[in-house]
Amino acid sequence: MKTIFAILRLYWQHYPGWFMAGIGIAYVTALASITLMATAGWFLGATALAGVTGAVVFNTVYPGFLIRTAALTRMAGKYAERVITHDATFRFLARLRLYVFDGISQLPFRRLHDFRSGELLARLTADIDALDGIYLRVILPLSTAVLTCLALIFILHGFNAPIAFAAGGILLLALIILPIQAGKVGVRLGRRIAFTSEALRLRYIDLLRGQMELVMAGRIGDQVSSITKAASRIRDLQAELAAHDLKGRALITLAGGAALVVTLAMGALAFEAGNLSGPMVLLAVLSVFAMAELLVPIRRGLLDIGRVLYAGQRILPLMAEPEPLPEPCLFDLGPVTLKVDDVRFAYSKQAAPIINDLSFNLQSGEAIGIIGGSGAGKSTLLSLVAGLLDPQDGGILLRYDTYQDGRKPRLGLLTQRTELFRESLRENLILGAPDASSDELDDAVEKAQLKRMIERLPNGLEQILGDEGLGLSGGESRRMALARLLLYKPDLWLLDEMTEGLDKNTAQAVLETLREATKNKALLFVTHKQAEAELADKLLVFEDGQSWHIVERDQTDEWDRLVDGLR
Ligand SMILES: Nc1ncnc2c1ncn2[C@@H]1O[C@H](COP(=O)(O)OP(=O)(O)OP(=O)(O)O)[C@@H](O)[C@H]1O
Repeated sequence: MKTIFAILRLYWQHYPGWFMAGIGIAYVTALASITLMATAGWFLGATALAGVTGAVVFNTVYPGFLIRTAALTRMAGKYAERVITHDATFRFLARLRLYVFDGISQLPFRRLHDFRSGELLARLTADIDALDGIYLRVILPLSTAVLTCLALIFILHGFNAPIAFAAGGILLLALIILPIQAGKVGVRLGRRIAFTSEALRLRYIDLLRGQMELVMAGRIGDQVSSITKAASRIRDLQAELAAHDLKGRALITLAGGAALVVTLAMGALAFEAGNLSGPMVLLAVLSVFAMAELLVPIRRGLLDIGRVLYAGQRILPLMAEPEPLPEPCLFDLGPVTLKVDDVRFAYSKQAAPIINDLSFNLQSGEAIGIIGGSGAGKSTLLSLVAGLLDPQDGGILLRYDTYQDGRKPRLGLLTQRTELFRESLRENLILGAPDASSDELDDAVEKAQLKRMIERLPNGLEQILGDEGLGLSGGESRRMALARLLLYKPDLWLLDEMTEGLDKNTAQAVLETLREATKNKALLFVTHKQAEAELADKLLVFEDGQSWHIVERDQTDEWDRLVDGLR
């Protein structure tokens, strides 16, 4: 219930007018349907009776007018209701999508990594789409039916109170029992269907992504059978839902039928007693019949409620008011660009720390190379400095840049994995420097050793890349990232194995470029290579067991021993 209210509150906050207008128009349309049916019934009965009794004077003007007005109102109302409610709902969903996207983009980097591939996309697409059901398929038909039923009781009460209360009571009772029954089933089954559909989607993604590995390991059959299992579970659940749907239909038919029988029986008695004319009995019967029709759409919407709730529960936490971002922690550190102060970090509370009591300073114009065994925590340290991870203890301080109006020093991070977008090479390159001139762009391309590769492409810099940079080799992708950094001009360079995957000559040229570009800047880099270590003024050595020490260039023996140990 909390989820439903939270979503409705959001809807109401943004489109209160449309929200009420939709219900108002649906209500008027429902009343017009009942009026049309009831008046037509009364009119047919009354004209037949006039024919039988040979009445000479019979007023056809008012009933005719009422029938035409009701028919036109019903037609126009149905159209307006669809347009207004759907338009407002789609606008609401579009806005919701932005909020959810905002929420996702504010999530800490570590939380983002907890989501499996495709999960966030499902939140933004299928989950949000499912929310249209709450207003369109539950609130709208339910509130219209309740309001119309009350109006019917009120109007029938004017002609014959016992019929109004008996027939109206049965219909109102159905309006209470039906949502409870269908809602209960809907929540249970809808949730399971949504949950299993999610599992199916993720298994499909794994199958497509890991197709080659699964084939090589001879496990593709297992993956396919787990997909088939999930698909047949969904089919079973849907069959169960359809069976409940039938039960619901039976309940509605029963309630409508009971209300009709009661109206007919009580109408006949009232007719016998001379309290109600024949045409009025017909009017009562047909208006109850038309009212019973309004119960039908409620059932379907409520059976869907589980899916809607599941979707709502998954996206509402993502829209929680983002915590205000902390003010950038900038300090007057004198010539020091980066101060790492007694930092301790572990990936989880239970895990042993990867980085323990680490302290060092990095000055502008200085380069520190981080070396150590695989898994020692080198890349983790770069992520901590870049602000992608938070230390559990200690601090990472950045200097105000006194030359640049007290702004935060620009951080440039080159990770082992390059993010490239399905855009042109140019768009990918100017990501961090949208105002770069074409001379600057050419210069960066040349310095990153990309010129020859780009000249070979039919569209040069305008060549569109495939998903995730498809169309470039691993080494070319990394050089694209490097060119991007050259254009961005960071004050603090954070590089993770900068020449990995490059041939010797290209690696040498890239190192020269980096030496030049980082000359008066601060450089912190992870390396396993002797050639890269040449850039360093100091080495930060990560040893097993989370200990570390710093070696200066003038500690020649130790320095040579360490560098010789590299590739
Ligand atoms: N997101 C994560 N969650 C949990 N543990 C992680 C995560 N990322 C890395 N680790 C673990 O932290 C340790 C340090 O990883 P890190 O990538 O920093 O090592 P590294 O020194 O850069 O290794 P390499 O030289 O192989 O790149 C490893 O044991 C790794 O398994």
